[in-house]
Amino acid sequence: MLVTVNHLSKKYKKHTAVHPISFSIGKGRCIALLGPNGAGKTTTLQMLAGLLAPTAGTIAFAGNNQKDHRSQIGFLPQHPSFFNWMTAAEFLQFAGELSHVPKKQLAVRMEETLAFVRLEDVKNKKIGGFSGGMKQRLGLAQALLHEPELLILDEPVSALDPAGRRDVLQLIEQLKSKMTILFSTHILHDAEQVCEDILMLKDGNLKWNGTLEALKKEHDSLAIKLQTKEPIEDVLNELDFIEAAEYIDPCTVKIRMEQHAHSNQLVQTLLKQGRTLIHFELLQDSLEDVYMKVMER
Ligand SMILES: Nc1ncnc2c1ncn2[C@@H]1O[C@H](COP(=O)(O)OP(=O)(O)OP(=O)(O)O)[C@@H](O)[C@H]1O
Repeated sequence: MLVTVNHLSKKYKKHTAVHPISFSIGKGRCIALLGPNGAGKTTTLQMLAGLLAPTAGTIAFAGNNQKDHRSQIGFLPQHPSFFNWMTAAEFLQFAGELSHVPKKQLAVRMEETLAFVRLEDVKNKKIGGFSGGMKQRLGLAQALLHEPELLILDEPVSALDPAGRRDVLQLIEQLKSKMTILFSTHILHDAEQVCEDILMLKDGNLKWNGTLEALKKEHDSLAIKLQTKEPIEDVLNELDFIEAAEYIDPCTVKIRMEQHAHSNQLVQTLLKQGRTLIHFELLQDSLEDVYMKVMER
């Protein structure tokens, strides 16, 4: 494990934003932090990044006995602020000095990072003239400059247009083989595309901590979609393992069952009753379906 979080909590005066939560982050994993507005995502990420002191609990980095682990982390805040009068290169120089990148390495790291985020051609242009997408890529460059082990991104794509969002997601995808990545998002489709692990917060409590695959398996709804040539309601009404049937038309239906094993029995019964099967489909829950179930639980 790269990071082990134990009973971490945060109180802002009387309000508890994060109740004691415990989880670990595996080295090389890509993790999405999900949860509704006010769930405590930013607070948790800021504590992990060493920018906010926890009220209680510990954050331990593998192989680091020191309390300050900020050098191992790159952080892109939800609303990064830039000095608009600086050029991209000047900003990175400033960020590199702040994060103690050795002088000799800084020039090389700046070139590499600017090339990676595709800003090398505009490195001497003032940030004030940059688009939202360019600013976000510059923010990412700032977070990557000191080659962190853990990259933390707080809603990295939420303010971007579709092209900017695709750009940043592609960069995250490329970084996955090089470092551990934790990012918060409200866009479940992005989490599903990019991440293998999911953390879910609600009201400051951890509702899920595990792989995306296990999350989907645990909340599998055992649903199928059927289409027959003849109406089938009369047949389905006789089958007691069917939990719910939602008719699209008399011959097309979405069915929820107790167990997948029952689908064979269902098909056999339909054929025996002289119905002609046109379409049979196992319906897979999307992360959005599963998210709603976990949050409503
Ligand atoms: N500095 C602060 N002082 C007091 N309360 C705060 C402070 N920062 C956050 N909170 C409260 O703590 C709770 C968690 O906030 P947080 O920003 O961590 O949630 P979030 O999950 O990141 O939300 P969002 O998705 O809207 O960004 C909220 O109820 C918020 O109002």
